[in-house]
Amino acid sequence: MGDEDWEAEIITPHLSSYVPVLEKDFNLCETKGGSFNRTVCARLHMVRGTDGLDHVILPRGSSAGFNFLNKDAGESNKRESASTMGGFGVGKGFGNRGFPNNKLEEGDSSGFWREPNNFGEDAQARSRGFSRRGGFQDGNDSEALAPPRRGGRGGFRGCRGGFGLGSPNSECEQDEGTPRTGGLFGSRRSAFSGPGNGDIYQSRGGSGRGGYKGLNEEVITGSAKNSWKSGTEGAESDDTQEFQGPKVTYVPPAPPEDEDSIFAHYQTGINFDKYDSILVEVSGHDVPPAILTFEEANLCQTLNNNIAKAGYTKLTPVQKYSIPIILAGRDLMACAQTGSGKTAAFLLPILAHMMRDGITASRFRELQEPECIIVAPTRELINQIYLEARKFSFGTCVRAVVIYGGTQFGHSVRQITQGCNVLCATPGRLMDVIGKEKIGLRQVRYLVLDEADRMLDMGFGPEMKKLISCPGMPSKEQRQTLMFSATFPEEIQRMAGEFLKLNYLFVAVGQVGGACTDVQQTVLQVGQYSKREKLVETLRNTGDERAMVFVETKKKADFIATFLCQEKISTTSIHGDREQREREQALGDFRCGKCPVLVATSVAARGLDIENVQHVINFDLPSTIDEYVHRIGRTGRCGNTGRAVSFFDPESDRHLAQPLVKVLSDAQQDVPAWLEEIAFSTYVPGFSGSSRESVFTSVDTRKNFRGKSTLSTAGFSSSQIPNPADDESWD
Ligand SMILES: Nc1ncnc2c1ncn2[C@@H]1O[C@H](COP(=O)(O)OP(=O)(O)OP(=O)(O)O)[C@@H](O)[C@H]1O
Repeated sequence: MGDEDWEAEIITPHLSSYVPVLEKDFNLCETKGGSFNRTVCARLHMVRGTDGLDHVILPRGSSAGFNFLNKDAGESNKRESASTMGGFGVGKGFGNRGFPNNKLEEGDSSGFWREPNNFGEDAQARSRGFSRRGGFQDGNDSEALAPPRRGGRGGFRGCRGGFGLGSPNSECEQDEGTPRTGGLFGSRRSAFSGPGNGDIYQSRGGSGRGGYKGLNEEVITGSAKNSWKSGTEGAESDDTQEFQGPKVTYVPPAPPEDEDSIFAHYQTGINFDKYDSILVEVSGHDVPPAILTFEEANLCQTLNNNIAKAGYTKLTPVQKYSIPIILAGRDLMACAQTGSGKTAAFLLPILAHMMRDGITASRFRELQEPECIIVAPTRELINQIYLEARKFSFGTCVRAVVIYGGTQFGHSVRQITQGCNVLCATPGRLMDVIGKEKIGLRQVRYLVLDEADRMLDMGFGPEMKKLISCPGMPSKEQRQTLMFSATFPEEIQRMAGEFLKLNYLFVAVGQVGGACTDVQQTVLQVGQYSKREKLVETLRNTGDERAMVFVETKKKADFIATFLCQEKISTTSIHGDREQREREQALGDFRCGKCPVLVATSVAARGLDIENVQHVINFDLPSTIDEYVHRIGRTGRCGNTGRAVSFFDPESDRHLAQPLVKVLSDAQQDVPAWLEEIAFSTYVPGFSGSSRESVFTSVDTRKNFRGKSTLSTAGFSSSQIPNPADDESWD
C-alpha cells in the first residue's frame, strides 16, 4: 500500500445501499473550483467489505467533492466537500423508506447489553443492503424506516452552527474535539439556543447543526438567555420551520430483563489485587475512615446480594474511600484510574442511603421527582451507568431510568412517567425533560457528575450551571454532590467549587490524571501517510482480539473503517455523525465480537466498559493528554491487562511529547529516546502541551490555592487541609 492509495477516495458507503451492482456510473455533484452545480460523470467502483456491505471507491482524479481526506484540496474545497458530503444529490429521497411507523425498531439489538447479541438471520437481513449511511456494518435497517434527519446526507448539508470558537475553516473539517463555529450556510441554532422539543432532531436537520457541541457527543441544547426552560419557550422555537428537522423516532430496545443478563459481568484480571498497593490521598476535614470490605459498609441485604451476584468480592481503592465518605453524607470529588470501579463507588452508597431512608416506590405521574440525578457526557456511557444502577437496585423498589439524546423524546417521557428515583441522563435531554416539566428537582438529594471534568469544561459546564440554578433544585447545602473522573485539571477543580459544599472531600487514587498501569503503552513515530499501512500491520498482529482505533474526526472514522473493511478486517465505527441506532448497533457488534475492530472518535474515549478490549490504537493522537489517558483506559480494566499503541506524527503531535513522556514514565513504561528528544526540544517550563496549565494537578487544588502542601501520600492515610470555615477564600 503506497501513498497513491490516498487518491482512491472511499465514499461514505451509504450509497452502496442503492447500488446493487459492483460498478455503476453516477452523476456526481462536483465541488471542485467551488461550484456546486457542475456535474461530472465518474465511474464508481463498488467493493464488498467483510461486513457484506458494498462500499464505493472513487477512482483517482474523480470529483473533489468527495475528497474529504484529500490532502491537496484547498480550504474552500474542503469546506464545500464537507458541506456536500455524499453529494450525489440523493438527499432525502435516499434517506427514507417512508414506512409509517417504526415498529421494527423495537426488536433491534442494542450495543449496550453484555449478553451475546442476537444477530439472527432476520436482523442481518434487515441490516444489509439499505443502510442509509455510514455503512460498514450497520445494521438495522429500521434506520431506513425513520424519517430523514439530515435532509439526507446526500443532499445539501450545511455546516454546523454553534459557539464561535473554532478556526474559520474548522466547522466542516473538525468533528469532535473542537467546539463548533457558526454555520456557513446558516445554522439552525445559535449558540445555546433552545433545547427545544426533544423530539426534534437536535440541530441535525438539513441545514446543519447548531447549539454548542462539546468534545464528545451530546449536543448541548441549552436555551437562550440562560433560560432553563426548553421547548417552545426556548430559542428552539425561534427556528424557522424550514430548518426544523423531522422528529427523532428511534426507540432504543429495552435491555434484557432476565437476571442472568442483568448480572452478566466479566472477570477481574490478574492485577486486581495489585490495586491494594496503590497510594490513596484523601484531603479535607473529618475524613471518615476507609472500609476494607463490603461488610463494613453495612449495606442492606438486598444490596449485598446484588453485589455478590455482580461478582464483586473485594473493594477497589476508590470504593474503599468513597463509599464511607458518601455514606457519611459528604460531598466528594474522586479521581481514580480508568476501569477501577468508580461507578459502583457512587451507586452503592446512594442506593444504600435510599434504602435506609425508606424510599417509596415511585408511581406513575406526569411529573416525576427523582431523588438522584446522574449525568454523563455521552449516550453510551449514561446507558452503561443506568445498567449498573438497575443491577445494584435489583429487587428493591428503587427505579432507575435512563434518557439520552438521539432517541424519541416521547420514549424518554414514557420511561420517566412510569416512576423515577434515579435519573441517568445526558445533559441535553435532561434539560429538555426539565423544561417540559416532566422532571421536578425538589426531591434531588444526590447529584452525580460522572466524567466530571468533562461535565464542567466549556462544553458542558454552562449547562451544568444551568442545571444547578434551575427552579426547585436544592442548593448545594441541601443536596449531596459527587464528582468522579480519572482526570481532574486544576481549573476544573476550581470551578467544581461552585457545585460542592465547602467541606467536600477530595480522593485521589494514585496519580491524578495518570494512566492505568495495567495498560502497556507503546508510542511509534508514524508520519501521516504511513499510518494506514501501520494500522493494517498492527491489526493483522492482533488477529481476532478486540481493538479500538481512535481517530480525530468523524469523517476519518468513516474513512478508516471502510478502508479496513476493504482490507478484510471486520470493522465497525462509532462517532457523533452516526444515528443513535447505528451507534448502538456498532457497539453491539463490537461487544459481541462480530466486528473485533471499532473505529471511534472521542465519543468512545470515556467510561465505556467493554469486555475483552485488548488493544487501543491511537491512529491519531488526541489534542490533550487527558483524552489520551481516557482513551487508553478502554483496555486494561478491572485488573486485566491491555495494550495501547499510539501513532505519533512529529508534524502534528509535538505539543503532546512532553506530557506523553510524563504519562509514560509515571506508569513505568518505556519512553522512546526520540520522544524524549522531541519533548526536550519543545520543552516550555510550566507548559504541558495540553489545554491545561500543568500535566497533572496531582493534588486537591484547594491546597495549591492556599500555597500549602499538607497532603501525605501513604496507603490508607488521609490528610488534612485547613478547614474551609477558617479560611473561605479558596471557594
Ligand atoms: N469491586 C469490584 N469487583 C469486581 N469488579 C468490579 C468492582 N468494581 C467495579 N468492577 C467492574 O470493573 C469494571 C470497571 O468499572 P467502572 O466502569 O466503574 O470503572 P471506572 O473507574 O468508572 O472507569 P472509567 O474511568 O473508564 O469510567 C466494570 O466492569 C465493573 O463492573
